[in-house]
Amino acid sequence: MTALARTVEVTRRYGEALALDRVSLDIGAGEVVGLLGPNGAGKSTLINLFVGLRRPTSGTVELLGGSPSDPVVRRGIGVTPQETGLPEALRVGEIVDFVTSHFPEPLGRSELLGRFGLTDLARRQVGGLSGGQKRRLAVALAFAGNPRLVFLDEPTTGLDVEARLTLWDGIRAFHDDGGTVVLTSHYLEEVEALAKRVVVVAQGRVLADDTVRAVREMAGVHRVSFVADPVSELPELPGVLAHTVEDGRVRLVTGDADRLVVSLVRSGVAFSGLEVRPTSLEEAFLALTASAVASPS
Ligand SMILES: Nc1ncnc2c1ncn2[C@@H]1O[C@H](COP(=O)(O)OP(=O)(O)OP(=O)(O)O)[C@@H](O)[C@H]1O
Repeated sequence: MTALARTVEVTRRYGEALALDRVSLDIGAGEVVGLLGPNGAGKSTLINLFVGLRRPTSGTVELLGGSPSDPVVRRGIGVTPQETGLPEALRVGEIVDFVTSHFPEPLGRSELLGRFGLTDLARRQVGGLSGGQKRRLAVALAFAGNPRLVFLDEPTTGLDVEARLTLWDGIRAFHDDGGTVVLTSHYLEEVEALAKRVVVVAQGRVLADDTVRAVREMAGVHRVSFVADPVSELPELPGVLAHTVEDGRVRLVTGDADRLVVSLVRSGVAFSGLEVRPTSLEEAFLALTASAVASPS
């Protein structure tokens, strides 16, 4: 598979802060790739490096076989950053015309508006649009130049369910025509709706790069908590990813709650108030991050 974008051992620092730590990633032609991770994981930084808005501290970034800092190369991509500002006084149709005029073979105005459910808004001034309508327009503009590759940073943040579905349809239509998409999200469900491949990023590192299904299983960790008496007699339990003790209550994060509870019972240590519950994806990320930090590669 041809890689349309690639990072090789890319590190990015902002002063002392390490935003990306030796990230190597290939984006293949025709893929939809979801970058998933909690706040501050490094997702936006990665997108900004791919599209040439930032340069790596070390390592290399390739875009469409060239450099992201080359304006000719950049003409082949579309981008919607996490935050966008649009001129309030212009009408939706005028903004589309303005943006498409910068590209050699743009998408037609009506086709672009139609794909993203914006046809009825063509004559409206941007200043009068709702936040969700502005966001949909901002995302649609990434596709205006008929790009080969599109980067979308949290495309559906702030959208209601219907607007989100319309946007997903627009992204899918682009993909069905052979387009390649990299998008960031906090939600596995969103990635699942669009992408087969998901790259989990946390603390600047790639924790997983796999199918959505595999990551869903990986994220299926549980939180097991109980009061042990005494805590000091608790043996080492299997499969523990994270471990805290507060006021005698032991809180464990594990990928296999059944095995852990069986081992706890067999240990003979007295315990009470056993609770087992699935973690949110956010907690699962933290557990995955904790285990990654505990065993650096
Ligand atoms: N311009 C900057 N100056 C200093 N630190 C920065 C800058 N941009 C990002 N960072 C830091 O780099 C790290 C990664 O940030 P980044 O915005 O890439 O994460 P993210 O995964 O996109 O987060 P979010 O989901 O909140 O958008 C964070 O610790 C952030 O504070």
